[in-house]
Amino acid sequence: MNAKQLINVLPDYTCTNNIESIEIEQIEMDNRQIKTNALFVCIKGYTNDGHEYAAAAVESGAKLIVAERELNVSVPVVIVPDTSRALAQLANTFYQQPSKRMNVIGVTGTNGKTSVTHIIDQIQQQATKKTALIGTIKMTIDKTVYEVKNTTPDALFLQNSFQKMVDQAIDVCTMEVSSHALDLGRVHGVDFNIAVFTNLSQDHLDYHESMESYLHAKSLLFSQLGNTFDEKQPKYAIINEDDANATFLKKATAQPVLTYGVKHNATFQAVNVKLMASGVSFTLKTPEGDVLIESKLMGMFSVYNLLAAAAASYAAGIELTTIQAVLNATSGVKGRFQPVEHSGDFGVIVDYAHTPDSLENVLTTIKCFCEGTIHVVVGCGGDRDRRKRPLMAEVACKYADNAIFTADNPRSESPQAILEDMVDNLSYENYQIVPDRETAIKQAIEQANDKDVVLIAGKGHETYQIVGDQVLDFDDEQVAKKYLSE
Ligand SMILES: CC(=O)N[C@H]1[C@@H](OP(=O)(O)OP(=O)(O)OC[C@H]2O[C@@H](n3ccc(=O)[nH]c3=O)[C@H](O)[C@@H]2O)O[C@H](CO)[C@@H](O)[C@@H]1O[C@H](C)C(=O)N[C@@H](C)C(=O)N[C@H](CCC(=O)O)C(=O)O
Ligand SMILES: Nc1ncnc2c1ncn2[C@@H]1O[C@H](COP(=O)(O)OP(=O)(O)OP(=O)(O)O)[C@@H](O)[C@H]1O
Ligand SMILES: N[C@H](CCC[C@H](N)C(=O)O)C(=O)O
Ligand SMILES: [Mg+2]
Repeated sequence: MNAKQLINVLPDYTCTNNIESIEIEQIEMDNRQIKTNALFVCIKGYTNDGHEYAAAAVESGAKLIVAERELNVSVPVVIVPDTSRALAQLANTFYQQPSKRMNVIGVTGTNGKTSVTHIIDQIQQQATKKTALIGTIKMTIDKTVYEVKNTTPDALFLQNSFQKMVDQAIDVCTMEVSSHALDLGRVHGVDFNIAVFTNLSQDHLDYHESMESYLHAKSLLFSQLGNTFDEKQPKYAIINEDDANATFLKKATAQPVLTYGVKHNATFQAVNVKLMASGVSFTLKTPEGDVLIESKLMGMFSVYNLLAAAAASYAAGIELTTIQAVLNATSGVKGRFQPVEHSGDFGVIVDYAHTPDSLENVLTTIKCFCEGTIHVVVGCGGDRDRRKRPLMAEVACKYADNAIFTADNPRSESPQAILEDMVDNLSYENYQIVPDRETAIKQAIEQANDKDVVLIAGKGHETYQIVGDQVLDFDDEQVAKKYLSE
């Protein structure tokens, strides 16, 4: 693509050189990935400043640099006020606005994004659509699975992935949209057709600092649906009516809103909800009549996830009978309330609860059916929201009989210091501190008697433990199986 044509999409730039003769074959934000005829965008990150890699980028084949300040390099430099924003605009143009050429469903909220996106994707597949999925666990484009570093990737990776999807004639891409991504502009320019809100509770205050700014970040997904109506392809906001922020989020969008909920009247409402040891059942009230849902998924939080997926799929034009069939058949996602198979007479569950709210939801769900003692193994991530640590410890002790506090991705922090943050002002005494996660799991399994349940929380599908800069192999399910078989 011609450089001048590409750069001209930026509303605000200066460049003193003539760039009309430059042809761009690649946009890059990492100098190590440059192949040839590249446009290198300098991003000031949390760890590195991309401006410092501009010279190395030129050496590797960059023909043009986009930066926030003048640089001493041998190729033209385009100066913009905000390179992250420019990157999103450039990538969107370079890949020919790929998100406009398929349906994109974005799901945001503190908890439930991975669960809801997977159910929506299954419904779309059942309706014989060709699908893509982007989120915490992986990205899939039709049958091909790709590893992802972030729940919502950076703008460049994202737009490049959308182009791959267009090349493969994907009908619908369902993606998790994290609050970090919204705040950092990773999804700028993405043409969402449907935006879904699951819920808001405390997390990520290390990044957003207050619940107000966390909510504001979430609301950006709904304002991004735009102000104009397209009658051929209407856009929808799908909002959890039972969440305290429902009214605020409805105001953030000009598009039609479909609501879902249990406690309040909603477009999609669950009534006669039964929470059982084998799953949940409820009558789903919809604009087209009532249908019975009998799902293997556990707990009230799953009712909300099923409702969110149903409402989003209905807005996407899927038949109610198809939606019902998938809600009744879906067996959930790896590491989300996942039972560990073994021959003993007590339950072992691996779950990704890493916020106070999700931990409470999972423990209260277990309380509904557990006839014995509840043991929970849980920790808090390093370099993440410190303010959730005491809250998670409190929830663990309040709802479980025996809490074992341990390490969960301490990253650059001392595991001991994280554990101290958890228990420093704790008024409960039904806990033990076992910093080594493997020992903690072993101990919980040894302490469990018949009819008890052991919940191993926080890491879900993760197959690693991040300690300092090291990513060590660690899989809660595998470790549990090792001690269950002894
Ligand atoms: C805080 C944050 O979001 N960091 C993200 C950020 O990393 P960073 O700011 O440290 O980047 P950096 O290393 O300083 O690099 C800055 C620039 O220099 C460039 N560079 C760097 C080194 C070099 O040798 N050459 C070079 O060109 C880099 O390519 C980049 O363009 O940019 C990276 C590339 O896009 C992200 O992978 C990384 O996410 C890290 C891994 C992360 O943990 N993020 C979390 C907080 C996050 O975003 N989480 C949400 C999910 C939350 C949830 O749902 O619970 C998510 O969406 O994943
Ligand atoms: N609707 C919900 N409300 C509250 N808790 C939930 C809900 N759905 C799932 N959970 C709990 O939260 C955990 C994480 O669920 P899930 O992975 O679907 O959320 P997520 O929003 O994708 O999380 P992340 O932001 O880390 O990617 C689950 O293991 C479960 O404990
Ligand atoms: N997406 C979340 C995942 C947390 C998972 C938990 N195991 C941890 O490392 O804190 C985050 O990056 O905050
Ligand atoms: Mg997720």
